[in-house]
Amino acid sequence: MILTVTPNPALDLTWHLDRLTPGETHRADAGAAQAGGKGLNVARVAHAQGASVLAVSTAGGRTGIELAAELAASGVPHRLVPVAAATRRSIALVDQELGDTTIVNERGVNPTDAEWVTLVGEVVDALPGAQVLVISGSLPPGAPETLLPLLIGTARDAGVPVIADTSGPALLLAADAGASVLKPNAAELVEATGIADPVDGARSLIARGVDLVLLSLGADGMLAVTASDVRHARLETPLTGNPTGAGDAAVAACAVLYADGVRDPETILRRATAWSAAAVLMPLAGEISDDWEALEQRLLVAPFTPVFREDSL
Ligand SMILES: O=P(O)(O)OC[C@H]1O[C@](O)(CO)[C@@H](O)[C@H]1O
Repeated sequence: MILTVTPNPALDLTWHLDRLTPGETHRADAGAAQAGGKGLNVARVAHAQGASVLAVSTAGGRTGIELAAELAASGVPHRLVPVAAATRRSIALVDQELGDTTIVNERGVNPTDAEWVTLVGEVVDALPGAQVLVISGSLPPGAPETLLPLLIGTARDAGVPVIADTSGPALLLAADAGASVLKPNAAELVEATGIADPVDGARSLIARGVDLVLLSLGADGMLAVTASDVRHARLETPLTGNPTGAGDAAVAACAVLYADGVRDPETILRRATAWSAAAVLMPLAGEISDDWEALEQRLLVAPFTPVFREDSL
């Protein structure tokens, strides 16, 4: 079973617009409201591909009620810890003409210490049935610094490898606590490590004990950085669509392979890049297109040559 934790879930609100023009009024068809936050999207994608999953998160306030109802309807197995503070919202405005998405993520409100303890307890209860633990998404401001090390350390003590997709100082905390795989994008890596070259930044995480860094480069695909190799996977012609949740699909691919015992970096890189691209073709985060196998066949995979486009940073 793939166990996912989403410390800062969101009610994802998505509108598709013909064209987004800042400062103007837009008319749109009804938007979608979906249970989101990175770990919930990971669980959603893995579940849709037939993997056994359990998604652990929190829910509070009216937004939390809506999130819980939608998650129940989705059929994704989950446990939600009730919290007093209202679940945050994330807003995605998809510009269909440009194939571009504008996102506003509320920061979220920190649960109480007692609520965090309950969340950790849910994870600890579920760990014996897990092959991999995925910790995904931001932490709300003020979240205890001990949270990630505690979750990662407990999983490792139970023999369960950890995949973490987070940002800011939490990325370094996750590396130091013993995460096996990290999936930052280039900007997150540069910000967290203070190292201007993302590949050197990824290598610095490997030096802290991480086995594999999956470095997402947007339209330029993805890198797999290990202690001995840097490999690049990309499509010759990048796809346009809704990139929200593309990184979550990459993490889902990695989690599914990890749960099956696969550790080969190139196999993981190929599947993660293909699922990520397949997510761009879908209208909402947490979904991938059925075409992912064809996309995987089309990938160009080679040792990395360092030519970054400015917009991938
Ligand atoms: O936790 P954050 O980094 O703020 O990201 C949350 C957002 O990311 C997504 O998971 C998409 O990657 C959305 O569902 C949205 O809620």
